[in-house]
Amino acid sequence: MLYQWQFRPYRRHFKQALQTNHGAWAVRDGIILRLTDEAGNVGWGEIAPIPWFGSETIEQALEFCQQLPSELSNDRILSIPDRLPCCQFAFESAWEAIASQFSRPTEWLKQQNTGNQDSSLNTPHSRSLTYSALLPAGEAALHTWRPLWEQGFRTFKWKIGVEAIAIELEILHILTRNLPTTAKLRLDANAGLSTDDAAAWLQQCDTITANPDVPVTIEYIEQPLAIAQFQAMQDLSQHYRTSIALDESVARLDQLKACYDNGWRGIFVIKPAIVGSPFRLRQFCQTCAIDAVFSSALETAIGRQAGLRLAETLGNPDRAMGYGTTHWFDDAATTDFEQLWQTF
Ligand SMILES: O=C(O)CCC(=O)c1ccccc1C(=O)O
Ligand SMILES: [Mg+2]
Repeated sequence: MLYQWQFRPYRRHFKQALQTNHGAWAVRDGIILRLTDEAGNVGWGEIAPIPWFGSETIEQALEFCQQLPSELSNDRILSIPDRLPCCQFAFESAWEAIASQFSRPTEWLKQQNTGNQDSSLNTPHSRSLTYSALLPAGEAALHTWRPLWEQGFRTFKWKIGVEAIAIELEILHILTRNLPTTAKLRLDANAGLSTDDAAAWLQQCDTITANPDVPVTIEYIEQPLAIAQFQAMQDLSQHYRTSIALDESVARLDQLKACYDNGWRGIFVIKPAIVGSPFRLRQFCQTCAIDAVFSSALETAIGRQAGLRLAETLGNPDRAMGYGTTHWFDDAATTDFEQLWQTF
């Protein structure tokens, strides 16, 4: 089988910049792929790099696209080098979308029908799955969660390590007392804490969890320390009751495997758009039963749909998916990809 393909680079501004420990991120640059087989079936893919997360850059991805022939074989699509994980994800997703035009609900999707979410937030395939809403960093979180709660979100993620720890701990105090009792809260440090500050955060979270007057659940702290501090994160995970999730540490599939081989049995955050080959990700997750939370790379609806397909089958169904990000930009949940393509 041979495929014709086209690509279009795009640039979109977020409604507001995403503040993380790395600073402000305001513009998403990516590339949309349109793959067509000999019968005229179309598959879509998206290259959505985040270089500060360990992926290739947009320039490297563009260079790769420009040197590819306009006709691609299966082999060509399945042999994209590991140094281009976002390209692997995009080409394989588009290829797979054609191969599985008539998609299949997964086992546990059939069993579950207990989502507590407004169904308009969900894709048809994931009616029962829940989403975690991404809150802005700092004080803005205090007035942002409520409209999201009203839309049906029950899990929230708040970026930490952006302002001074004393200020953020004070905001945490207010946030955990304001949130409804059935809410869950995730804290994401984006690898930006010192070991002392990470310990202080975990201690504070343990204290909140132990306080019966604050029934909010703190689900985990995401990537408290730098990637190089793997052992320190292992040690912290033994010393505190609050769970730790690895994110930056497991950005690419080789990193994910290495952390698993080195004994990590906590939570793994997987960003499909960054991780690389969906085929090999599936193989890994089906062999090693990991506690996986799938998460958005703030891609368009095209990468989002491909990511959600993996999340539905490979993610831990007891945890909300990190795809409650559609309020960060326009058009984030459209299903008319032809029309979206025309805008690029
Ligand atoms: O995981 C989520 O809930 C939302 C996505 C998210 O937080 C994110 C989005 C883009 C880049 C990095 C991150 C992150 O998890 O650190
Ligand atoms: Mg994260």
